[in-house]
Amino acid sequence: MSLLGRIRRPADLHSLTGPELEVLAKELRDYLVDSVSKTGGHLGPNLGVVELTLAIHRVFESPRDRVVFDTGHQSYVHKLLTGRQDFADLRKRGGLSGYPSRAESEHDIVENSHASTALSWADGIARAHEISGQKDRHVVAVIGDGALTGGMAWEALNNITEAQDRRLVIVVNDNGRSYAPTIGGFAHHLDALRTARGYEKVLGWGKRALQRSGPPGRMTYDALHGFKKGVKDVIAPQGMFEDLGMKYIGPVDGHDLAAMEFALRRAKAFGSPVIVHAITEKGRGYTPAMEDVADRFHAVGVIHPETGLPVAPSRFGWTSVFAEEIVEIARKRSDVVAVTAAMLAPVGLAPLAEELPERVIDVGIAEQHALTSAAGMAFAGLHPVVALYATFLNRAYDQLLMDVALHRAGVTIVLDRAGITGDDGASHNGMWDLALLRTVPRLRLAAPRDEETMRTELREAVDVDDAPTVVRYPKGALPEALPAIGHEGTVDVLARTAGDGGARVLLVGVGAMAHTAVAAAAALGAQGIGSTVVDPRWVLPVSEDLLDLAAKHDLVVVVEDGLGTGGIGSAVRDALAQAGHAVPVQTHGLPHEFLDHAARPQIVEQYHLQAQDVARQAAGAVAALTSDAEQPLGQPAERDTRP
Ligand SMILES: Cc1ncc(C[n+]2csc(CCOP(=O)(O)OP(=O)(O)O)c2C)c(N)n1
Ligand SMILES: CC(=O)[C@@H](O)[C@H](O)COP(=O)(O)O
Ligand SMILES: [Mg+2]
Repeated sequence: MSLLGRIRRPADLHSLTGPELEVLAKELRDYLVDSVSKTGGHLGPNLGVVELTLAIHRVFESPRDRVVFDTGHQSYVHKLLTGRQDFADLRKRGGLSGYPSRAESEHDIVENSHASTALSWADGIARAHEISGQKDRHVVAVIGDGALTGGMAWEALNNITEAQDRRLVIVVNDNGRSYAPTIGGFAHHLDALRTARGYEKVLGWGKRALQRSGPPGRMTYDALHGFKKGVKDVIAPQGMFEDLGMKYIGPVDGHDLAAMEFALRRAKAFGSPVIVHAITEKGRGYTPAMEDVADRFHAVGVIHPETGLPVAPSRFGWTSVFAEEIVEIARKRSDVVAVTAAMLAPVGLAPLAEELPERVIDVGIAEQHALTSAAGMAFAGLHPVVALYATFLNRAYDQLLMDVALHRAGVTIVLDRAGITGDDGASHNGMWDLALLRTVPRLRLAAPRDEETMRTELREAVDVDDAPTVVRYPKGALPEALPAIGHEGTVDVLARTAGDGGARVLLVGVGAMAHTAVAAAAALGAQGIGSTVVDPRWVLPVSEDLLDLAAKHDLVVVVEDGLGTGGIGSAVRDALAQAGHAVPVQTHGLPHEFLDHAARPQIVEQYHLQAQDVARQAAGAVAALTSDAEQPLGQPAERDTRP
């Protein structure tokens, strides 16, 4: 049996010798490459934390001691060491989550994959231990250099540095990269520390020399302290953390298991907050990852393990269209700049950065800063295009509301991965943006349904200079083109199906759900129910053209890949009521639940967002209307003139 096969819980690690641990580290890497190449996942980050995670679980006693991972995409090794060794269905329904999951294990704590939260979690848990007198329990937070560029991390550090009795060890997993090399002053300071590898060696030599000089005493202590200060000032300027009042151990070779264990045992013995600065390599031990200049195999699809090459072509068609169109736009508009929050390639800004590097700004994992600095850029005459994953906009809602919208700033926000992302789990679905953005005054939101509308709406968005504009689209492959067959003002008409003269349904497809709406119309037509299918394109605010069209129908059905209540369907309902129209609105969207990780089609089916489900429910509503109708349906509803 392999050594990995013998590990059922962290305590099983204690019996292993140094050489056995090296063998285990190799087995872990081999398992990760073999398994994640079949399923896809965060291969690079996990290859970089093998020794670090082994050391944590040898020094600390999870789950009595708490281990918190920032973002959590690098927790596969932790899972393998805590009783979960079947990754065959990683990120698939019924399989392991790609992030920590309390349902899977008592060793898992933070399920939220939004970066920079771990130190706050850890501070909270450690405070609770402190307040409740559990002084022998430790909390370990693993945070990447990228996540350290997020503001929350510094809010937490500000609360941690003054603590004396808080048993909190912060392991900075410093591989110098988010996806791309990490940007900013803190990253450069970590660089300075990182290059001071000699610091520990020189310090170790000094200690041994002084200890040889005679019995430890005051002189020895003073001499050692003076020597250490000299070494630090010369070799390892550690101001940032020490100026914060944080004890700091490092830089430590994060792939040297003995050194990591030694550092962690020292940190554990401190009994107060301390930083262990581990230097690691993302993708360590797997040549294709190490040679991946873009992002060291940060998040891969299914790949050939021997070469690392993708088995299937690129998975991100919508992103590719944005990548092309933003370059075209920037070539014509010198005021347009693009902003990314440490996700240059994933959001599609690499081609623009290649051609016009001075027009692309990477702010680190700092969406709040991205939005407010964009308001500043707009104020000073630029038109910023902030490209994010939809779910990460949640974090910058206040900045969008009070810095961008309140000041009528011409900022365009491009939301990729809107709707259901699926395999990345609950905190990655881009399902809150439509409901959230309804609340932002003056904001205009477009949801393209195909490549042509995407290009058009992007260009329209950057032409608005007195309000925030948003263009949002899903993860994955582009759908077929869906040309309009006509227009009702600004509203694209996609299909009209005759019925038997009874109720007429207006089907509104939001963005990519327009394809579902067209298919649902065909299913309704087969039942003799006539309908008109439209794509409003700019779905917020609800347009007069859409309201006028709705008023001529007996039922409005809105299909959207966002929250089913509070989203576009609700906006249409409220606008119709405000305009005095009594047309009922049926909304098809996502539930107010956190969706488990699963493939996108499985979630679409589970929440009845398929065409036949939409048609079935719409037909039901028509039947109910018909049976209740006092006048034959299909006549335009009288405008309700009640005051
Ligand atoms: C708020 C937020 N923004 C963006 C992301 C996307 N994201 C996931 S991991 C990652 C890079 C993290 O870098 P680091 O913390 O250094 O961890 P590493 O991958 O290097 O181990 C980013 C930007 C996220 N998860 N959360
Ligand atoms: C952990 C994280 O937030 C990202 O790595 C995300 O998992 C990438 O998602 P895509 O694979 O959809 O780009
Ligand atoms: Mg990193």
